[in-house]
This record gives sequence, C-alpha cells and structure tokens, in this order.
Amino acid sequence: SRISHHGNSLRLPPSPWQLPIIGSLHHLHGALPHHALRKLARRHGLIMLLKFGEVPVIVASSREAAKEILKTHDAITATRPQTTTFKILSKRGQGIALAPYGDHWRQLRKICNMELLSQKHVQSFWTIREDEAARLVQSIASPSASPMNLSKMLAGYVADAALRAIMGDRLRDRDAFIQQLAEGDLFAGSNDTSATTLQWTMAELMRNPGVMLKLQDEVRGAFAAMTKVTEEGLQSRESIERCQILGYEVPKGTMVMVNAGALSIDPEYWDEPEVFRPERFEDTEKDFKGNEFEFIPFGAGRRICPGMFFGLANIELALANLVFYFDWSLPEGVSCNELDMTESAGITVRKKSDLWVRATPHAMLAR
Ligand code: HEM
Repeated sequence: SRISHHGNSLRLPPSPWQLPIIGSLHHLHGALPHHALRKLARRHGLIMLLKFGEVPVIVASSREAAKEILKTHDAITATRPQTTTFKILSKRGQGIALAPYGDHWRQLRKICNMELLSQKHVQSFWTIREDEAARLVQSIASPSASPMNLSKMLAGYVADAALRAIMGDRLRDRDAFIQQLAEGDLFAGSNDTSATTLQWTMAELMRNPGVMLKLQDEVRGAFAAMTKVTEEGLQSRESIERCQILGYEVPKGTMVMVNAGALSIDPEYWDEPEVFRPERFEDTEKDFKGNEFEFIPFGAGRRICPGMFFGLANIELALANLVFYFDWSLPEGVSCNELDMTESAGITVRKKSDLWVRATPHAMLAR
C-alpha cells in the first residue's frame, strides 16, 4: 500500500491481511512469536508491515534490512516505543532496556559502559566468577544416585555470580530476590539470557555426543597441566523520524523490529542452520559483536547489549568447568534424540522443560 507525504506517494512494505481492531495479531496466535514472524516473512517478504492492535510495526528479516535499521538509521530507530504496555513493563522508562532514546537512557548507558559492565570491570570480577564456578562444580560433584536438575543449578550460578558483582555479596534469600528483580532492570536482562544460553548449550551438547567429546578434549587438553580451570586460559525499536528501509517508507513512530532469530537460522546465510555444529565458526572470522547483520545475538548499533562481556565471561567459565570436570549422561531411559528441546515464548526463548542429567566426575577432579 501507499501513503502520501507532501503530495508524494510513498511505498509501504507489504502486509498480511489485517483485522479492524487487533490488526495482524491473529497471525501470531498459536505459535511462538519468533516462529510465526519467520513464517510470515517467508510469505510476505523480508521487510513487512504488521499492526499490533493500533501500533504499526515493521519487521525486518534480512541482513540488508537489519543493516539499514541498526547502522544507517540507528539514530532514528534507537528509541523504545512508549505505548501503555511498554510504560507499565518499563516502570515508565526507568530501566535501561526499555527506556526511550534520550538523556535518561544516555546516563544509564554511560554507567553501564564506564562502570559495571566495562571490559575492565568485568575482568576485575574474575575471582568472583572462579569462586562461583568452583561452587557449581562442587555442588554437581556431591554424590547422588538420582539425576540432577542442571537448569536450576546453572540459573543459580549465573544469579550468584551477577549478584556478587553488582551487590558485592551472595544473598541468603536469593531466589525471592531474583523473583522481584526479574520484573525490571538490568538484572533480568543479565540472568535470563546467560542462564538460558548455558542451558541450551548443555542440552545441545547432550544431544550431540560427538561435539561434547570434541569440546571436552579441547578444554581438558588446554588445562591438563593446571590444577583448575581458570579465566586466564531482543528487540524492538521505534523510529523518531520517517526514513526509508530498502526503498520502503517507514513512517515516524513506527515500531521497528529486526527478527535476529530468523536471520541466525536463515539457509540463505548458513549451511544447515538448524544443526548444532559449533565447528562452523572455526574457519570463519564471523563476528557476533554487531557488525555482521545475519548474526547479532547481542543486537547492534546504539542499543547493542552492554552486558556482552559480562555475560560471555560467566558463560565461558561455567561451560569450561562443566566439560572439564565431568562426563555427562542422560537419565536412564532417555536417549539423545528424545531430549525435549521445546522452546517457550518470552523475550528470551527459554527451554520449556528443565535439563535433567547425570554427571560422573572425570579423573581430573580427583587430583
Ligand atoms: C548471553 C547473554 C546475553 C545476550 C544474548 C544478550 C542479548 C541482548 C540483546 C539482543 C539486547 C537488545 C539489543 C538491541 O536492542 O539492539 C540486549 C540488551 C541489553 N542487555 Fe543483554 N544479553 C546478554 C547478557 C546481558 C548481561 C549479562 C547484562 C547485564 C549484566 C545485559 C544487559 C543488557 C541491557 C542493560 C540491555 C539494554 C541496553 C539498552 O537498551 O541500551 N545483557 N541484550
């Protein structure tokens, strides 16, 4: 369809059919939102215009469109929509992640970048991380005949490591505190993402014993001479001005979404994208830091995740410890191909069911 601007007729992106009040929302009903959006994009194009109720939303599902939004027009699209729902969710824009692009956000972002989440600060928390990783290893090593809920243990590790970095100490009533924090701020972005990444990674490794063995060999080889594993070794935006993306008009105030999940499993850019094959990154220089728009797990542009180094540091150390110290197996009667990999809906796509596994201490733990 077309709109008129100063007498010129401008081309809007294609849209699926809409209903009067709910707009395009019925197209998202019944499936996980990121799956439904990917399916719609296949039918209507790599850039399409939806309506979430009254709110116009541009969804970009190609590398080129993502680049135009997150690089060329980043200053125009870096704000967050201030709809009533967003205001409630963001406690009127006080938390950084949902704050509109402006002075309040700039100040919060500065604190994140210069203080808590700077690479220098993140490095300085290494003793906390090593300490928490050691506690995780100890709790896994405690002898028990029954399988353990690894999802829960990983979530606990991530929360303790983050809390100690932010607050200076572990909390006795951590779980209740997390429940409160999960509603807002910095902390929710930190915990869910890192714990979920670790849980999916371990689940994929359990399903792919060949990859698990390779990773164990690598980590055990690297740390063989040492006594322990050490550190040494979403999104939605809004346009504040009108602009054009791939020749299509994006009117001022349109919500703009880059479907980063769809890009990261698009066969156009990836060979067998749904197969867990970490080796695919061995021979490429592919960057995950917001420069290659088919792979932006931390976003890109002005609103790129400020907690990238913090998250990666926690994830890498925990994963290295898990595969260094233990051999892993599934509970009796569950085979690798039967492992439940169902996703659940949410800002972070969590694993629906917890990961239950058995850990056998590797010989190195005895040293
Ligand atoms: C695996 C771990 C993580 C992943 C995959 C991840 C991913 C993301 C993504 C995709 C965004 C949105 C970027 C955009 O809108 O363009 C984001 C924003 C954000 N993340 Fe993370 N994140 C992770 C860990 C963390 C951690 C550990 C922290 C804090 C300690 C954190 C704090 C934030 C904050 C504050 C924002 C909002 C930034 C803003 O709006 O300016 N994240 N993250």
